[in-house]
Amino acid sequence: MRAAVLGTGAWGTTFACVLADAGCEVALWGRSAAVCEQITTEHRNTAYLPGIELPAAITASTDASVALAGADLVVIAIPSQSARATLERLRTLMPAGCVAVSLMKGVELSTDQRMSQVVAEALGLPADRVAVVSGPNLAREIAERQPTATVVASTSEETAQLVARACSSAAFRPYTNTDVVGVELCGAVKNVIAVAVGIAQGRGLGYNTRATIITRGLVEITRLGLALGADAETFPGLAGMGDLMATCASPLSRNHSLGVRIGQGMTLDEAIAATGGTAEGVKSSRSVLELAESVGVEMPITAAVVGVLHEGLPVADLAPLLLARPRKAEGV
Ligand SMILES: NC(=O)c1ccc[n+]([C@@H]2O[C@H](COP(=O)([O-])OP(=O)(O)OC[C@H]3O[C@@H](n4cnc5c(N)ncnc54)[C@H](O)[C@@H]3O)[C@@H](O)[C@H]2O)c1
Ligand SMILES: O=P(O)(O)OC[C@H](O)CO
Repeated sequence: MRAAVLGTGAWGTTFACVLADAGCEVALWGRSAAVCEQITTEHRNTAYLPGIELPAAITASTDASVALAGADLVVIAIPSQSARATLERLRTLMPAGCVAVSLMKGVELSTDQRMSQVVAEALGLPADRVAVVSGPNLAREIAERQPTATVVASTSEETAQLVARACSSAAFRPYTNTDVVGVELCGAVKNVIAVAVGIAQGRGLGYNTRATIITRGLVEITRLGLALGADAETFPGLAGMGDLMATCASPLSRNHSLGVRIGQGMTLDEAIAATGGTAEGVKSSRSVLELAESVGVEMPITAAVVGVLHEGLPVADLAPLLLARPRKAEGV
């Protein structure tokens, strides 16, 4: 199978390794000529994955027509908010019959759409030719070939199976799911919850507080997902609880690290600059909250993150605000 991966950042490059390990022929497309040159000739991407040796067969080009030629799979690993414009530009280069695979974990700001919806619209593909990959998948650990599982979701079981076969290797185990709504919402909202956990950690709060935010965060994710038609079984799974645990605990997570910096007193701009890479939760916090409001779902942790990141709510007010909410029974 031939795969084109759009995006030479941390996850695009790592997923290219996953696909190559699984036996695919892989070509990356990226914006930086220097990064593409280094991937192709030195088999490294020092800007995003320092110290990792990439499979020699992986090539990269700034010319999308080169990467996309003959691709069976078109894998998309760029920031969510750039996806639509980028894909619309590349639409005419898409090989006939290809399956598009979104690795992105965000919700579009202007439309509140999930990434598979954006991909399908921008490329003019039916939903059953689009898949998403989401799970506890910190790029660096996967690039080191640490054992990891993930979820490949598509409305078509056949498409999910195809993509799962293409990325299955000794160190990477995909499970399939047809609940695209649930899997994508889990991936996008866990980033927002990880920012909240990071803020608490940055303020010196301990494990009780963090466990409280993670657990109630999963309740928020579940509540939104169920309101939007997701399957309840998705939320305790790899894309839900699994990814929430990895992202909220790991210093490798950009969303978590950004939250820590905000909790320690940095401004949002300072935290973005110090963290580097794509922290999707910053922008998606807003679109997730809008999506929740559109279906009448309460998401107090997400609202508090929006307050701190975008509306000038002092971090010191975050905990008192959440704790002052009316008492209620536990549950979704
Ligand atoms: N890094 C991870 O561990 C990880 C794991 C799972 C999912 N994801 C998701 O994958 C997506 C990409 O994340 P990443 O870690 O690779 O980010 P990154 O910041 O490491 O890399 C982003 C890449 O996209 C490129 N890019 C930025 N704007 C672009 C544009 N307008 N057009 C084309 N290319 C553009 C950048 O040059 C860079 O190569 C995000 O949605 C993220 O949530 C990341
Ligand atoms: O670095 P983050 O915060 O974007 O998290 C990376 C992955 O989504 C973890 O599964």
